[in-house]
Formats: sequence, C-alpha cells, structure tokens
Amino acid sequence: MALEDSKAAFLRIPWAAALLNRPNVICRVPGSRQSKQSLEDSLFAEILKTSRTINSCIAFYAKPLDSDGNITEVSTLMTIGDGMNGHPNILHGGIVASIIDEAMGILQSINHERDHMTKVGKGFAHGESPPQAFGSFTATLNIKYLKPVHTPDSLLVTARYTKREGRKEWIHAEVKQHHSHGEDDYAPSGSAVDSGGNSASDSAVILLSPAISNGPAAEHSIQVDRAVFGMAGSREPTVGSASGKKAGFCEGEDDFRFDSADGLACEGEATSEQLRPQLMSSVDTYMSCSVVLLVQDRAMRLPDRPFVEGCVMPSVLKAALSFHPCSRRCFQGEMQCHCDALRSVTFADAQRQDSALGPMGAALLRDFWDQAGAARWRAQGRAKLLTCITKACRVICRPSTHLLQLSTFASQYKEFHSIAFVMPTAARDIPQGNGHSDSLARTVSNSFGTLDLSTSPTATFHSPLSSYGGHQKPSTKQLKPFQTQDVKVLLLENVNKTGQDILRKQGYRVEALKSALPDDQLIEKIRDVHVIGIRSKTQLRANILKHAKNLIVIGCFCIGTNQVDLQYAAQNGICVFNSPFSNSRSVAELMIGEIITLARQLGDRNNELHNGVWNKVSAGCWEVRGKTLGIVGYGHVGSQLSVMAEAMGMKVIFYDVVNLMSMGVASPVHTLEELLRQADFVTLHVPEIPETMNMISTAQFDQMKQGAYLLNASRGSVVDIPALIKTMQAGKLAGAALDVYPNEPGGNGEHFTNKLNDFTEDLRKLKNILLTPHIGGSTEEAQSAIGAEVADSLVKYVNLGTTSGAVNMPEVTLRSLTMDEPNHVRVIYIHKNVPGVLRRVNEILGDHNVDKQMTDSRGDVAYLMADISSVNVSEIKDLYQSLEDLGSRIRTRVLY
Ligand SMILES: NC(=O)C1=CN([C@@H]2O[C@H](COP(=O)(O)OP(=O)(O)OC[C@H]3O[C@@H](n4cnc5c(N)ncnc54)[C@H](O)[C@@H]3O)[C@@H](O)[C@H]2O)C=CC1
Ligand SMILES: O=C(O)C(=O)COP(=O)(O)O
Repeated sequence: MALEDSKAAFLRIPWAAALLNRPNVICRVPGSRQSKQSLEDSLFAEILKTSRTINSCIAFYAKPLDSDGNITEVSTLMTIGDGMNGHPNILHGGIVASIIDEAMGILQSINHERDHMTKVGKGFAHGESPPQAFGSFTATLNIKYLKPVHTPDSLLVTARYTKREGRKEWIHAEVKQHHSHGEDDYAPSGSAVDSGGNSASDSAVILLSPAISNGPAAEHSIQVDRAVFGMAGSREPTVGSASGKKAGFCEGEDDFRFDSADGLACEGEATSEQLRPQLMSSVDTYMSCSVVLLVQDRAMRLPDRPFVEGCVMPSVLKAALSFHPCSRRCFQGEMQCHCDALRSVTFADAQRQDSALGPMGAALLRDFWDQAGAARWRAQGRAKLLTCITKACRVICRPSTHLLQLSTFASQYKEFHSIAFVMPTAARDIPQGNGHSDSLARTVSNSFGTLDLSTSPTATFHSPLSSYGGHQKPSTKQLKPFQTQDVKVLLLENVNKTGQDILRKQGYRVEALKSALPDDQLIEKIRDVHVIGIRSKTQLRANILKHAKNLIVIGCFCIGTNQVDLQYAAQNGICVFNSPFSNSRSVAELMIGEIITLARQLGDRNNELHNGVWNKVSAGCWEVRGKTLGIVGYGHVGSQLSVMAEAMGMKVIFYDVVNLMSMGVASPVHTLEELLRQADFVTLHVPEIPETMNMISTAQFDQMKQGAYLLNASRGSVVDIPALIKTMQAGKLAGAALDVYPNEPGGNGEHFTNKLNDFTEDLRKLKNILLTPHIGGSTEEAQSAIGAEVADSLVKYVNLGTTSGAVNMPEVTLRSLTMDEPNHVRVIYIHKNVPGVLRRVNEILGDHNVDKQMTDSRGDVAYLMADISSVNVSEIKDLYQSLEDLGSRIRTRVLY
C-alpha cells in the first residue's frame, strides 16, 4: 500500500481523521512502543513498512491534559492494511488475537507513560519516559474508547484495559469485521464463522467484559448490528448502551438497561418469565447473530448470591436458550463452562432453575445436577478457569476460529473469574448428523475416546459430547511429526499402565521403568528421548536437561512440578505438563484418616499390639468433632479436605495467600499465625516454592496450641523437621503425620534411615507420629486418572503441537487439519519473546497460504502455531531451515 493510499484510508474514516487532527493525540505503533510526536510520519511510515495487518495496527490516545496526568480519553486500535492472504481489509482470525495482545502492550505503554508524566508534572522526573518494565504497573487506567463507527473497508478493534497490582485485570475487546471477501473464504459469506482464516463477516461481535463492575460505573458504547451480549454479576450500576439495527444487550441481574430502539430493555430484577417475551421479540437478532460470548464477573466472589454464582445470566440465558436451536449443545457447554461456579449452587437452586428451561433444558440440567452430578461438578470446581474457557470454546465453538483464538487469548488474562459462554448460532456450522462430513471435527486421537467424563474436567473435552454428533465420521487428518515409531518415550517411577497404553497405542516406542534413575543413568537415557514421563522423585534440573537434545516434552504424572526446572525447559523449547488435580481427593482422604488416627493415637496402639502389648488408654485421646482444623493452602487438596472435615463436625479455618471462596462454612483467616493459634490440627497443602521453604519452623511451633497436631502431605521442605522433632520431644505437640521428606528415595526398599535424612532415626523414635512414604496420591483411581490425563496431553503435544494445560508455556491450540487439507502443514515455532519476530516469521510463511495462526507468549518465551496450505513436501525442509535460521528461534517443529 502506498503511503498516500494508506493515509487516505485512515483519513476516510471520520473519527480517525478527527483524531489525527487533535493536537494532543499521540500515536503508538507496535514494535516501537515509543511516543511519536510527529504523528503522521510515524503512523504512515510504519504502515508502509509492513505488509501484514498485524503490523499496521495503530493505537491512538490523547495526551493527558489535566494536571493530574489522568488519561481519561481515547485508546483505539485501528488497522488497515493487507490481510493475510492478500485480501485487503480482511483480518485473519489468529491475527485478531495478536492485535489484541499488541493492544495490551500499547496500553501498558500508555499506562507507563501516564505514570511518567505524572512524575514530570510533579517535578520528580523530566524528559522522555524511561524504558519500561512491563508488568510492574500498579495504577489503574481507565480508557474510554471511541464509539466504534461503521467503517467500511476496515476492521476496528477497540480494547479497554486496566491493571491492578501488576496483573492484567480486565480487558474489553471488540472486534468488528465488515464485508465478506474472498474466493478462498471458507465460511459462507455473511457468517462470522471463520473456518480457517479469512472470512470476514457482517455480524461477528465478540465481547469480553468480565469485570465490568470492578470500579465506579463503567461506560460502554457498543455498536452492534446483529449480536446479543450478556453480562452478569455486576455489583455496581453499569451504564450500558447499545445501538444498531438490531441488538440485544443485557447486563447483570440487577441492572438491565438498554437504550436501543430495537433492542432488549430490562430494568431492575428481571425474571426469566419477564425476559422471555423480550427475548422472543428479538429472536431474529438472537438467531442470526454468529457468536454470543457471555462472561460473568466474579462469579465466585458473590457468596451472598448463589443464583448468580451458578449461572451466567441465568434467567436471560436459560429463557433464551430454551428456544434456541442449538440449545442442547449450549446447555451442555454451559454446564461445562460452569463447573467452576457450580460448586456453590445447591441442588435446590438447580431445581428451582429447572422451571425456566422448558422440558429439554430441564431434562438436561437434571442429568447434570443430580446428586452425583452436583458432587462431581463441585469436585471439579477448582478446575482452572482458563482451562474451562479454552475447553468450552473448543467444544462448543469448534467451527469458529475466532473463538478458538479468543479462548487462548482469554487464557492470558488470569483475572477472568468465570467463564465465557460461547454459542455458535449458525446452524450450518454444526452438522446435524445428516451424513455431511464434519470437516471441522476435533477428534485428535483415538486415545481420547476412551476417557470418561468423571475423572477430570480435561477428559470431558477429550470426549466428544454425544450431542455433538459423536457418531459422525471425523475426517481429521492425523498429523505426524515424524514416523511415530521414532518417537521415543521414557517413563520413570512406575507411571500407571493407563498412561503407558495411551502412548503405546500411538505407535511410540515406550520404555517404562519402575523407579527413578540416578543422575548418571538418567543422563544417558535422556539423551535421545523425545518425551519423558516422571513423578515427584525425578529431578529434571538444567544439569540433566542440557543433555536432552531431542526432548520436546516432559509429562509430570503427578501434581507437583517443583522437581522440574520449568524456566530452563521453556527456554529450551521443552513443554511441561502435569495433572493438576487428579490425585487431590486421594490426598484429602488420607488426611481425614490421619486426623482421626492421630486424635486416637491409633498408630501407637497398633504398633504396641503388633508387639504383643495390650495398652488400653483414653488419656490424650479425643473425638475430632468440634475440633478446629487449620488448613494452610486452600487449593485443590485443601478445599476437598475442608468439605470432608466439616462433614465430620470439625470447625474449619484456612489460610491462603490468595483470596479464595470458602467451601461450606469454613472461614478464612488473615495470617498464618492466626491459624496456628486457633487450630487443633494444622495441615499443610502448599506448593514447594521459595516462600514455603521451612514455613513451619520453631517460631511457628511456638505459636501453635499446646497439644495440637501437625500434618504435612505437601513437600518435605515445607516443615523444618529437626525443629518438629524438638517440639515433639518437648511435649508441645500431641502428634504429627508426615508423608513427605526433604530427601526421598527413588524406589522402594530399606531406605528410611539417617543416610536419607540425618534426622530420620530421631523421627522414628517419636510417639504418635505417622510416617508414610509419600503415598498421598497413591491410589488406583488417582494413578489411572493421572496416567490418562498426562498421556493425552503428551500425545496432543507431540502429534498436534497444542499446549493446553502446559505449565511452562503459553497455551495455544488450533483445530485439527482435515483430510480435505492434504497439502497443509502445521508449523510450530517456539521463539524468544522479542519484538519483530512475527513479522519475520510471517514473511517466511507468507510464501504459502496461511490458513490459520495463533501465537501467545509467557514470560520470555512465545509459541506460534500456524497451518499453511499448498505446501509440497519438498518445500518443508526450506521452510524449516528458514525458521531455524532466525535469531529468535528456540525450536521449530513441522507437522504434516
Ligand atoms: N503427598 C502427596 O502425594 C501429594 C502432595 N501434593 C502436594 O500438595 C501440594 C498442594 O496441592 P494442591 O492443593 O493440588 O495445589 P494447589 O495449587 O491447588 O493449591 C495450593 C494452594 O496453596 C496456596 N499457597 C501458595 N503459597 C502459599 C503460602 N505461602 N501460604 C499459604 N498458602 C499458599 C496457593 O494459593 C494455593 O491455593 C502440591 O503442590 C504438591 O506439592 C499433591 C498431591 C499429592
Ligand atoms: O502429585 C504430587 O505432587 C505428589 O506429590 C504425588 O507424587 P507421586 O506421583 O506419588 O510421586
């Protein structure tokens, strides 16, 4: 695009022109992130330099004018330029995510400069703003965005962003595309469903707005042509407006407002019955919109409002969905999406909701919310939010690349408290089993079909939902990195057979050993394997990993990942997976057993009788009913334990560094000391991190009650065991249970001596102390579930390059390629997260047709995945080599 054309393109847009002419407007361009005073020069020069839309996204904002340096005005991202496939004005789905990400960077930059200007204003600083340390901002920036206007031949992205405590707190992003172009669009013209890259649409509007109520009344200006939005959970009144031809816009339970002539308007507390007619009247809008994405704010934070906690827009949505053609799927999606929030919904709540759903929805809900179902969902309640989002999008919106992109994008913003509800509405996107092959199906591997819904939320997403046409024949193309029999897998520490079988079924060469290996043997073995599976004993530090030249992925068949140098692995392109909660229940149950065992001194009585000694005593033996259990670390294990302990009549208090919702009537306390002073039993369920090293030592024992008990099933480093021994010898504690130790043997045998840890003999001599060999997670159920979950992650990573659930890499996923795409290859490029890489990569990929692309970063490592078409096998080598030659390269993989 010539400079003049580019300029003209911007100036044709009235609001852009108005902006450009404002004296106090600053323009930023990606990459440079520098303030540019000479607006036009920088703006157009930058556009000229780039050939990809992603690089011609521009942010404007108005310089602060008031003395406080507040930026209260505009931040708008606009992009005009070449689309991915040479179509001007068409934005590749994957690029949308990149642009939004870029927007985040830009807005961070604005924030930074705002701080600097404030300092300048106060005389604390002068000159240009210094280099920025992203991620360290503490101020909250409210940026109102321009009212998006219809800008033909352009794509408009607006983004809102605030930051608090250095974390991305919320983002509102809106993406509009106008006009459908293109011979090679895969989606039907006029549909927003982007089946692979390049369709544009006249109705795709995607709104994410999870924390709209976090501050004083926020403003929305939303122009929609055909879309329905919903938000729930707003506490503070939110001013909303929508305009457009046909639009529905609903806000939280308690503040529905709508200013559109054609739209849906609700005031105050609206019931589903009240809403139904209004929804019916906007049914055209509803049915024709392509995407409805609803995000609930703070679902888990509103304990006084269980109704809200259970559902996104319960009344609105359920009424709406009950007449929507996709409702069955939607309901299922909603259930899945809301496993996180559901835990606080009582069965009675669920039943009450049934009445609003119509017969089909009610039946479905009952399925999910029977007593067992409720327990199951609650058990899974700690499922990571982002996993939910990703999975929900994948299951429900698999035809929509946009949403897949967004799901990953959303996953960056950990502050999303609850779940996106996503609904594709174009019926043709979801074949109804009419023999038409579902070229978009996501069956990635045979191994996933065997998983059952109940063990892990992950599994639910591996198993196609029945309503999703599991009977349809997927024509998914199995990508292969290389001959699968060449994929070498080393499994250590007796990884469960379920996991082994999944890997073997893929044709991988699997060697499974029962125990961990000493370092020298490990180094030898790890040299040529592509995949390694370990449990908690195998230490994979840099000194070992540096020998693993072929290693692409590590599977921790356990929860803890402290045994792996995650950063080193990421920086060397090695992805790490674990199983976040499949053994949590087993650990919690062990704790229950131990609490009673300690209270009744069962360990000692049992030993005595084994030695022939009858010793019937009641002194110092207690019921646990009414006693206080103090849980340190209220995560997956801690919260499970909380529920069970209350069922035994214990009073539960907990301490966690994160503000978490209580289970049952458990109460959070503000400090560890507070917990230690109150608790009769103290259990530790924190990860091994620097902050938790020896977190229970002499000072903490001093704070504990006389005659209290300590239980540790987290990591051996968390308790100062010599100090524990002294405390017990002094008679301060009545008992203790340890499942974990600073040093643990790699295999079974007579290892529990002072050679292992020099305090072992003293420990063994103590009275009423339960010593177990790290068996918290050692149950058949847990090991089998972990085996399946981690093996599946490994297969998906090896075969498809998807990183969902990775603990050290950004989570990136793309739908599978299909048999209709024989000349497609998938390029995976793990690279250093530095400016300019995407441009160079896209230059290389740009010789081919880039079908879809997604990229994301985590710390200083970024992960890019792209499917490109029309590639001859003979070209792959060159492609690979060109990417390898880039300075930013960490690892390149090409799957075909
Ligand atoms: N004994 C065994 O066989 C098993 C041991 N584990 C260990 O238990 C640990 C906990 O497991 P999950 O509950 O699944 O982990 P989780 O990650 O779900 O929960 C850990 C909780 O600890 C909190 N936390 C972190 N630092 C803290 C601090 N300084 N003070 C208070 N709270 C803090 C976190 O905010 C989080 O809520 C794991 O990291 C693992 O090391 C896990 C499974 C089996
Ligand atoms: O899952 C964990 O973190 C555990 O501590 C259990 O480890 P394991 O698989 O029994 O070696």
